[in-house]
Amino acid sequence: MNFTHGVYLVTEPVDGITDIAVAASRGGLDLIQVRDKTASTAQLVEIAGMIRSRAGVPVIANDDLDAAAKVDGIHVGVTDIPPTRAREALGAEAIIGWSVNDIAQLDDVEQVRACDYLAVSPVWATPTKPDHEAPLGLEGVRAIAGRSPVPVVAIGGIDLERAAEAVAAGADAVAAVSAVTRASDPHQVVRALGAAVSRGRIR
Ligand SMILES: Cc1ncc(COP(=O)(O)OP(=O)(O)O)c(N)n1
Ligand SMILES: Cc1ncsc1CCOP(=O)(O)O
Ligand SMILES: [Mg+2]
Repeated sequence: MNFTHGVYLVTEPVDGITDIAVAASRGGLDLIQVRDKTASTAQLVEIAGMIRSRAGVPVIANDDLDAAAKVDGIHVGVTDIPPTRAREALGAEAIIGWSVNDIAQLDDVEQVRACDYLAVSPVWATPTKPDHEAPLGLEGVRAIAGRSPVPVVAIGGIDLERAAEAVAAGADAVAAVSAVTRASDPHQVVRALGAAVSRGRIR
């Protein structure tokens, strides 16, 4: 996965999410993940397909392998199907991301090698995912980025200042939900996140 802009949008099921994601993409996104824990496979495919056709950015599905097969890939966590199985099912071209809640996961080299990126999940606590694991903080970003053979994404509580901090600590990109989906101007927020990522890269 090539994180040129360093900004990745994870959606949530709010009104107008397709328009929000499309507007956000105009600000410079590398990747969009459609995440809706209440949606059926058919609904996920419909939302992801609409966003994909209008945004011009790769779109992956959260957790659902059947939905993922219809788009550009999947993001899975430790309680989901393993990345190796996703790779077998989706093929070499699919984008596969894996949540890291504990640095010991990097010992599982086979799983890590099946991934296009690892997500430090979460870096900071966030109400957007009430069941998240203990936050790993910037120390976690440093440790995981220091060992990962694939790009590292920081997720959880990302705002403009934290985006720069996470990248300065070694993340290749930041993933945000609420900072973008609840913004009055998603396009501007994504631009500002991209600028923050650039600042973080030269720190
Ligand atoms: C980019 C990114 N990072 C982490 C997560 C969390 O995945 P997971 O731990 O599987 O939790 P759910 O999203 O399934 O609730 C993510 N979705 N995306
Ligand atoms: C899906 C997910 N996985 C780890 S934290 C998180 C939610 C991040 O949401 P926000 O960007 O609003 O803090
Ligand atoms: Mg999951």
